[in-house]
Amino acid sequence: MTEPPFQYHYRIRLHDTDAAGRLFFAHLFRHAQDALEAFMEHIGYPIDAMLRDGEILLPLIHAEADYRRPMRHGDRIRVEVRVEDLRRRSFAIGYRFLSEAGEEMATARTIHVLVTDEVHVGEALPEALRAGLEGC
Ligand SMILES: CC(C)(COP(=O)(O)OP(=O)(O)OC[C@H]1O[C@@H](n2cnc3c(N)ncnc32)[C@H](O)[C@@H]1OP(=O)(O)O)[C@@H](O)C(=O)NCCC(=O)NCCSC(=O)c1cc(O)c2ccccc2c1O
Repeated sequence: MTEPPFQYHYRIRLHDTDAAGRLFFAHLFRHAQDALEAFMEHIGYPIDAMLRDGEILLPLIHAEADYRRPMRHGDRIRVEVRVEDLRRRSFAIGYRFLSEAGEEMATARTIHVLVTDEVHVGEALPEALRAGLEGC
């Protein structure tokens, strides 16, 4: 049986919205990153520990989003986080942003690659990280 996706909840704040009262498009990525941080903690590979450790980083090399319904101040949003692709040294994360009623408001996708410093791509994702990602 397939495990249900990891879920992250947040509420649209006033400072998230534009002059038309809708979620400003760029802020979707801030919420996607917040969901990713919660997800990484959930799989036992928290980003803050990774940054402190300093051995590897997982910068974004690609980000995309589709905006299907306007999100407004006060809306409660549930984000489903899934690993959509897992390669030797990169992985893709998919995000579904859902309303309280379960309507799909937006989707996003980010691709992360393993680097060992500013410019060098790593050889292979650490086993503990791979194992965590494989389970999702
Ligand atoms: C990351 C780079 C140094 C890589 O440069 P390089 O030229 O060496 O890369 P390659 O061309 O060899 O590609 C490596 C690997 O990635 C695949 N790939 C590359 N581009 C794409 C793409 N657009 N889409 C899909 N896949 C792509 C390529 O096929 C290779 O995979 P293989 O499996 O085939 O080997 C260099 O690209 C770089 O420095 N880029 C800038 C990165 C950046 O500034 N990003 C934005 C800020 S980082 C950020 O926001 C961030 C977010 C997080 O969630 C983090 C989490 C944890 C730690 C850090 C985070 C973080 O910094």
